[in-house]
Amino acid sequence: MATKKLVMVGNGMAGVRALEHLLKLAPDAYEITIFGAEPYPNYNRIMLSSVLAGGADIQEIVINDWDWYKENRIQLYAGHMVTRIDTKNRVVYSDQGAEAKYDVLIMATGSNPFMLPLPGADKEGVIAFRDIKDCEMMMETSKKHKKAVVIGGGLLGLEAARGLLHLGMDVSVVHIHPYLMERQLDETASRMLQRELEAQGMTFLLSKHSESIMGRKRVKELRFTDGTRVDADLIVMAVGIRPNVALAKSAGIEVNRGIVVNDYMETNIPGIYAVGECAEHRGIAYGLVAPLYEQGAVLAKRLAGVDTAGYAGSVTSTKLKVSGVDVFSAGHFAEPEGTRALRYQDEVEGVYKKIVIHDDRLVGAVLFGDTGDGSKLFSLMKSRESVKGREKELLLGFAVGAGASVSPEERLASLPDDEIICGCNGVTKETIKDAILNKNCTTVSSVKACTKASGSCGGCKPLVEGLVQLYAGDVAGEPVKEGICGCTTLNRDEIVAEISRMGLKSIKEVMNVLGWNNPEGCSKCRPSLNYYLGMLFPESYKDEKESRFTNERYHGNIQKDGTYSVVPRIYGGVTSPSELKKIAEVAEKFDVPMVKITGGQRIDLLGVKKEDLPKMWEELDMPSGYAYGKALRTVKTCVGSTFCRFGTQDSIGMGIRLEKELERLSTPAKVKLAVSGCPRNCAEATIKDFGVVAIDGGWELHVGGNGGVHVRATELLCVVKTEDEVVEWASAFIQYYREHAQWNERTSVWIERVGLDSVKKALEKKKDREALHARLKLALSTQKDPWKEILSDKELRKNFEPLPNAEPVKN
Ligand SMILES: Cc1cc2nc3c(=O)[nH]c(=O)nc-3n(C[C@H](O)[C@H](O)[C@H](O)COP(=O)(O)OP(=O)(O)OC[C@H]3O[C@@H](n4cnc5c(N)ncnc54)[C@H](O)[C@@H]3O)c2cc1C
Ligand SMILES: NC(=O)c1ccc[n+]([C@@H]2O[C@H](COP(=O)([O-])OP(=O)(O)OC[C@H]3O[C@@H](n4cnc5c(N)ncnc54)[C@H](O)[C@@H]3O)[C@@H](O)[C@H]2O)c1
Ligand code: SF4
Ligand code: FES
Repeated sequence: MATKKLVMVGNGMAGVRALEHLLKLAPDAYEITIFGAEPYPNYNRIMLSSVLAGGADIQEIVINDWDWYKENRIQLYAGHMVTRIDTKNRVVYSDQGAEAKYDVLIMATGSNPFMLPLPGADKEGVIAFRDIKDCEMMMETSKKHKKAVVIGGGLLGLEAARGLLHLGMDVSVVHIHPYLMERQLDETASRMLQRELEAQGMTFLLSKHSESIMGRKRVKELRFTDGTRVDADLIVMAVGIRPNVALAKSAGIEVNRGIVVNDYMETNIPGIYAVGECAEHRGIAYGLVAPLYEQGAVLAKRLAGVDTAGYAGSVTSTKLKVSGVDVFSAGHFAEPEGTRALRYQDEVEGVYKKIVIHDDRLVGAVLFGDTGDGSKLFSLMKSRESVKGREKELLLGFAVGAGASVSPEERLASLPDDEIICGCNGVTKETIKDAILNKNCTTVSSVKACTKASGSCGGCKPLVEGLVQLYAGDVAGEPVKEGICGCTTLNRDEIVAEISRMGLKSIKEVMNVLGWNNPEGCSKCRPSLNYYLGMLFPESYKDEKESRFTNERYHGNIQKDGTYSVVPRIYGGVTSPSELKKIAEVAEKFDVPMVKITGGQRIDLLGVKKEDLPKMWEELDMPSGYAYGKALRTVKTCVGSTFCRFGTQDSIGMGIRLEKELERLSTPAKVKLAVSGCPRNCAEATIKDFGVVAIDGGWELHVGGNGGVHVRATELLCVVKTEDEVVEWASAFIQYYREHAQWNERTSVWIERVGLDSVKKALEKKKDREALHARLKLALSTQKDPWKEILSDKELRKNFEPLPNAEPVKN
């Protein structure tokens, strides 16, 4: 029998997924031709949100590349829009003049974004968010324009808004309802979401009815029916979608809202099927991939002649793909009549949960802030099993109460095998476990390749990662890769690379997006992330004080009795009688139990009560010496040529200059400098992080020394002639260390790890040194003296007030 001809109109996610199934079930049954109006191979539309938000490149979202079509002997007409179907003679025609005969025709034309028919909607700068072209347009626009307005506060609108924020635009979201995502959330969850998104920088215009779009050629403003307006250089409409049925309708196929299909995806015309967003099944046209993939599986079986019970419709669940925010919604979340709802709300932790029950069965859920139990609840909802007596457990789940001690591994291990892990692709825990244990898939990408789990929206990636961690160690006998701490498997370089690639802007966002298995982080990763974010984004990152150690929060070294020390900065260790008098007076006034000269040539006032700190700083009126911080500490100097008969250069002047250039700089670990005026090296420069030793006609620059527990002598970096060169090399070296070392790694350990040669190579070209120096200056330009900052801020000052009956803090 001759092979049948199968033509598919539409090269999108649902149609191609159906063909993938078909090719597995009956590889040689059809000669396949696909027409796709977009000029690309099949790609993951869902991931356009990630592309916009900087999480992926367009090339990365291709699902099946050009070769896949060749390998499967599929004739693809990309960039061809089918404009006519002759159902009598069974031929389709494209706008480019191509035609194809069919025995079987699949309509997989998806949806069109709904464009509000406002006056001015045809102006330049008014677009939808549906395809690669829209995505590229937004990225281009953000380079030249600043103000973006998104109409529609649903899933798509908020994901578009997040992407536009990432692109540096000011973003206002216009929503017709009084609260966001009303199709997925109740008002409480929606308000919590709004607060979180406002904190990320979005502005919301709620209960607004758009009236007209103004501007000459290009959009300039959006006006509302209440007489108000908002400036706009770009308007993105995200107000819903409409199944794309025009072609089917013109061919005489029955359409309602979508193309009407039965349980086998058959239309009213024999031989013609529909699948995906364009199809309407039992009155519903779906707009999420999970149900569309279920439809595709049924269609493939039908076409392959494999028995199937047919498609019976789907319960859907959604997750918003906005980093830093966890939102899950499923089923009848809005408490329809006859249902009862149970709620749990923790405003401090930003967690809200609601489950909706009907006839002892779970029929809906909304989760905000902690969506860890989403897939479990969704499975229960689909299974329709009785949840009588388990309501409290479902609501409180693992997040609080008895479950609080359950680790993420235990939580994953306890999931039943038939639990759906990847909602988009309907992949169960059992399938993933099988891939890991029996098919040698020991990474997330190999699990994705094998099972498709995590290949669509990516929302299940942390779960897949968790399962890989849980089972891969056993199968391979290999140690599971170690991360910077127990909360992640990522190392320092991977984290820094991902933060810069994805433009992640807060500790919470990093943990969320990079799948931290402990959502709170720990005392190791939180300060590390705080440092990396500050180093990468010196201008925009707001230091998270709570993620610093006590010493850095109170700008003093905490002592063993809970008191603090105060060390003012004394540049190069050079002071004056009046400064000494002032220090002495303050020490007397505040009864400072001990005044000590430190090894770094500073004066340490020890034993100060926390509540006295601000007053002492005020009276001292000197900059903080940062003796407590991961920062530039001291620059020790010898007297040098000014007084010493051996001195060849002005070591004091050089030291003071370096200290003034570098003070307040935050670094991975403490950094100490010293300058000696001759090779006798009285300032002990060769056990410092950066040591400068004067020689005849120049300076030797030494790096990577340490005088602490692991004593290490410096290695010679280079010899330079002028003071300017000393500053340039010191700045470049320290910035390079800032950009490449692990948090809490001293230069001595770092140099041993990376090797002096690699550092020399990175610094050998003047232009590279200048670029590093410029980045260091930028970082410094954002720093203020912390003591002064606290003195001028009443709220910050309050942190130093004694607690009633407070015990001294113990370290
Ligand atoms: C930015 C964004 C994010 C999303 N995020 C999620 C998410 O997180 N989770 C989720 O479940 N869903 C999400 N969705 C929805 C999901 O992408 C769609 O449900 C899914 O892509 C629909 O697949 P489809 O094949 O039915 O339609 P489409 O993917 O739209 O494919 C239809 C294709 O047919 C082509 N076509 C139409 N008419 C013709 C013609 N006459 N001739 C030739 N070709 C034609 C179109 O150009 C299109 O390429 C998102 C959508 C967008 C836009
Ligand atoms: N994470 C996800 O699952 C995800 C992400 C993006 C898109 N999608 C899917 O893509 C499709 C399109 O998404 P969508 O958000 O555009 O559709 P939607 O229908 O879910 O939401 C549209 C929103 O726009 C609002 N709206 C309607 N008219 C308006 C007006 N005149 N002014 C202001 N607001 C108005 C509605 O109240 C609604 O909340 C949907 O099927 C959606 O499920 C899913
Ligand atoms: S290093 Fe010692 S010997 Fe040389 S100038 Fe300084 S104090 Fe004098
Ligand atoms: S849940 Fe979307 S890819 Fe798995």
